[in-house]
Amino acid sequence: MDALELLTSRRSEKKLAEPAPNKQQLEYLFQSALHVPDHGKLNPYHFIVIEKEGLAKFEKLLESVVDEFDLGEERLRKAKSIAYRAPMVIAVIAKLNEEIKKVPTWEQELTAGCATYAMQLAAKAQGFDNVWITGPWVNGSELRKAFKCEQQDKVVALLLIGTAGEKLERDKKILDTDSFISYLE
Ligand SMILES: Cc1cc2nc3c(=O)[nH]c(=O)nc-3n(C[C@H](O)[C@H](O)[C@H](O)COP(=O)(O)O)c2cc1C
Repeated sequence: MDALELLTSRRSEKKLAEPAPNKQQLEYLFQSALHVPDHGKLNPYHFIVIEKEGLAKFEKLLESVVDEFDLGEERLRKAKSIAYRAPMVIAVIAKLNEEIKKVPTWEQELTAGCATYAMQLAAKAQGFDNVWITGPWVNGSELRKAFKCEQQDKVVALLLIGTAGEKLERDKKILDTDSFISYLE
């Protein structure tokens, strides 16, 4: 797929099945993530791959969030469905350093966000579908502990990756870009 076609046609898919990227294909995701703009060359991110038996652990961690924040039955069902909605999940942690004044933490977070998007595109370029989610899950204490988050770190993405059986036929999202753009005169 041509780069411009990839950039202007990307959409999320939420129901994902096997196959997920193999080791070599996954390496392209990480290489893409490591090539995003990064003020101060801090590499302010960490990626945790969850697949196979890891998904059962992931389910337990999501359930613990429902418990911790008293989110109720519907969220409990959602926790189960998210854990098995895709064969692979990559959790993206923004590893934030508050001491570096030249690169405030919002810039470090943006780099982690760019890394997530780069992985979305690299997955798509290799024929894999995905969706970036967050929700209440990313604030769970047990989940953060399992992801080895320091106090200042943020879980910025749970990237669900696999292959969508039926892809929805959708129009391009924005046909008219004018309302988002102006020129400084
Ligand atoms: C930081 C961030 C967090 C998101 N969290 C969620 C989420 O928790 N649940 C969800 O359904 N979509 C979430 N989304 C949006 C989806 O990833 C997706 O972009 C959206 O459903 C629109 O679909 P599209 O990517 O095909 O345009 C999030 C996006 C971003 C950038």
